[in-house]
Amino acid sequence: MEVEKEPLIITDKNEMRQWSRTMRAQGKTIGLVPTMGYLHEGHISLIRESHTHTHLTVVSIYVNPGQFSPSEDLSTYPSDFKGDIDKLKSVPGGVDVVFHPYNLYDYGGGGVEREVRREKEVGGAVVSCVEERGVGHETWVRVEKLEKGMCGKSRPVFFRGVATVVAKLFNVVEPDVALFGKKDYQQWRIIRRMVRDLDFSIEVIGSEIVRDVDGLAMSSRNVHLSPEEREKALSINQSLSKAKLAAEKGQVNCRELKDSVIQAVREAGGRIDYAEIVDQESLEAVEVIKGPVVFCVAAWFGKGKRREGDAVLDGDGKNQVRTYPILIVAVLSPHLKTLTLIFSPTVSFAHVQGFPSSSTYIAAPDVIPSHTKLHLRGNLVSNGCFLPHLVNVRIQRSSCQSLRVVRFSSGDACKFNSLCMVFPKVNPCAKDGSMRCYCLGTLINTNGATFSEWVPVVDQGLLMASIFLTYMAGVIPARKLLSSSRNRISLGDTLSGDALLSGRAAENDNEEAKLKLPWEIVEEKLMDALNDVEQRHKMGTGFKFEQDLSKRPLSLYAVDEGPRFRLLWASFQWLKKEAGTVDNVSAMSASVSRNDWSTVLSEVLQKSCQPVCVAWLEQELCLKSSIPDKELLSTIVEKLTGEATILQNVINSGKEDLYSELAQFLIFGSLREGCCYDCSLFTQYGVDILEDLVITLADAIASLYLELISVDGNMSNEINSIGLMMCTLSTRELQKLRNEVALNQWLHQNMEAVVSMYEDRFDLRTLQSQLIEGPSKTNTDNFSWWKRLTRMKSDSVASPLHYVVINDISIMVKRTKELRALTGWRYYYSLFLELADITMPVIRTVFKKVSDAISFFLVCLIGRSLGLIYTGIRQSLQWK
Ligand SMILES: Nc1ncnc2c1ncn2[C@@H]1O[C@H](COP(=O)(O)OP(=O)(O)OP(=O)(O)O)[C@@H](O)[C@H]1O
Ligand SMILES: CC(C)(CO)[C@@H](O)C(=O)[O-]
Ligand code: BAL
Repeated sequence: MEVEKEPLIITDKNEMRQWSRTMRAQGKTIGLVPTMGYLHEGHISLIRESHTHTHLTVVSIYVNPGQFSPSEDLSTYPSDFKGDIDKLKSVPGGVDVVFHPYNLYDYGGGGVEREVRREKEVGGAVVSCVEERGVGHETWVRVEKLEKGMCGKSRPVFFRGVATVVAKLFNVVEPDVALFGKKDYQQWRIIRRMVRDLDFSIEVIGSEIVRDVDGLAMSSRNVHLSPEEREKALSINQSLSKAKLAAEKGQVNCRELKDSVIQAVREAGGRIDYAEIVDQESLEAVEVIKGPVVFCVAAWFGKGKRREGDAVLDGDGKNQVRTYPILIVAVLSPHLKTLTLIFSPTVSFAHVQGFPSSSTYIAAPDVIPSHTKLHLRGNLVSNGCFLPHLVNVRIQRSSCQSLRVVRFSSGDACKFNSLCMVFPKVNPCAKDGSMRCYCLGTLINTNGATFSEWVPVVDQGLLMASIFLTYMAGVIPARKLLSSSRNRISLGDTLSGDALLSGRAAENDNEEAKLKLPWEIVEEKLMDALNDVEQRHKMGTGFKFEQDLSKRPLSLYAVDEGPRFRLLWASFQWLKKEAGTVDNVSAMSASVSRNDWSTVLSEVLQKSCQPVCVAWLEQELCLKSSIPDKELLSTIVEKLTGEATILQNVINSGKEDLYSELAQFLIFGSLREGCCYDCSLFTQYGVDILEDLVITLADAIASLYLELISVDGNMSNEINSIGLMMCTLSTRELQKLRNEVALNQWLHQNMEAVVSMYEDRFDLRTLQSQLIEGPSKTNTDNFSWWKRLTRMKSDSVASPLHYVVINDISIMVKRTKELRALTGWRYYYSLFLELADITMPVIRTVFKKVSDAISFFLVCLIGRSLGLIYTGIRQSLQWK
């Protein structure tokens, strides 16, 4: 069962912006769904759409006075904030923030009330409720051409207000993606144009109309409609459906199409505001349908109500209803050699998102270049028939002059008007071979329209050639082969030959095949890192890519770059090898190891300390002197007593389950029954979680090693004497780092980890690989690193290297289970968070009310004092 997610409610602009910036700094993307509240399924569909594009979703609820003129229905616009929050809580996947500002036009300066002159300016009345209230806001965004027609005619301030408030919301929320309903088609187009023209770096997505069962588009203002009015209003949708049918039969004359709708609406008792067939992009009225068009209708119905885009507006006394179903969508461009026909839904039939159950229309332009290739894409389900995802059709026309509206219905043979179009007939049962083109009428002859088997082959050939050429030009970096890097670094052997380890060869082909992707990706990254360190060492450049210490510190940072990656490597190899061992065990007793997998992981981690440490130190000793000092090695190993620390670190981080599920997933390729995480988590973030596990293990070992050399003076001397200096930090720096790590660990464990459980995320550490040009052999040591990097860029002969740093990321996962299992200090902190979340809105409201009251009191006081002073002066001067 889906757990309800409580959205965070933010009312303050700065707090909202701060939240977004914090999230973006953590690598999250944000989707914004602007609304005016009184939410319904149409809004929820936008939220669902947002989930498919971004990590986080912000819903703004704000009834914008800027888009209402004083004679419109601002005061009666429906609202139910509590009900909205309840609805949002039950949306699957939830909403992260509800941005609910009190007044977006309040700039804190105490705007002066002024008398508003309701004058008319060129283009209509320009007074909105914002000006009327005289709050001092005077900057407006206008999308000059698009806002003129249709709704813009009867609501002259509407689009100016919408564009402005949306621009404000974009600046406050700073989203990556914004979602709007195509129900308000003109609004959606206007926002897209504004985003393009003002260079907002935001993707604007239009979502299909969601309708009630009776076919009426959902709308907040529908609440104002009586059942009778609702019934009558359906005439718009019904008449549009008929117009659609007429177009389907070949009617391309817009006048006639419009007349039929106007007549039907009037007969139902409505008064037309406008009925326009407009170009999809420019929204300019068209007379003959030749390209993508939208049929927009607005009409007045009922008592005191007016509908717009299937929405009800109230309050201007016109007693009307209007609506905007959309008739025809097609994509055909005469300029292109290759035409892509995307079967978009004819929105008036789009009960659900996706394709309509009825036909799709294609309005073709007058002139299609000859030898045009059509790619027909999409899974169009129509009359029980299915169009395969890609059909290539080559049209060769001899005398084709004009193509008009065509019905695409793959079930029966296509029906055309006298002017025609090519259609492949698709038989769902036959996989291939049945694809044929039907050419009717005079424009295209059957011989000319042939389905070309060669097109995909030629495409593939061209693709291969272009890949080859790009490769030759060096645009695709040559990746070194795994085996060759292995030879260069030759670390695998060190581990596999070691008696302390499990005795199995670390590299088993079978295992590799099973554990392929995440293991290989991490392995390759580590090899790249080692290779890079080695190359830089050889070239004697001496510069390092230091970690950003402002991030969460790690003991690993105290260890030099080379040894650090070799320790990560040793940890990785150990885990990989152990995974292979467990796999074998599981083959014998799969059910046991599946159920007890978390115990298995604990054991693996617990016993990892010594072998990993040995493998690592041995490697380091080998690099210093050819024969490792076995005696020193065994002394070090004897003194390393931290098995429990590693496991404890994992438990404290709250990732025990995550790691064991990952291990289960990597080994068995599936999740345990009753696993609380989704499989997609591991397919998507498997590499990141594995890297986090490797880093956690290596970090714990680094901390044990540092403890050993800083606590045991003799050991430190002995290590130094053989030149095994893996930590070049001074004693003081080391102490500082260790304290910082310890403090941070405590804070993270008890505070941040609890917060991340609340916010349903895991904070992970991953290996971030970046490509750099290798430095040339010139003396670069005298330059600072950024100068060296610039030099490297200019020395183009160098080969590319990958440097790898440890990076912090967060991934979104439901963590209710861990949250419920909190104990001790972490439990109390979680209670505190819960309390804060409950009380903060109340405290904020009380605070605001009190401060409002104080300012009101002060204003009265000052006003009264001035009045008294004035009266005093008047009396003293003996004025009447
Ligand atoms: N039925 C719907 N299908 C798809 N999107 C919708 C639907 N209704 C509203 N939206 C979209 O939701 C967003 C917020 O709309 P809004 O809060 O104004 O609700 P509304 O139902 O359109 O109200 P109104 O009655 O004022 O038209 C807009 O982008 C709007 O286009
Ligand atoms: C986009 C919008 C939220 C701006 O106030 C409003 O016009 C709406 O809800 O469609
Ligand atoms: N969604 C339309 C908003 C308005 O009519 O004000």
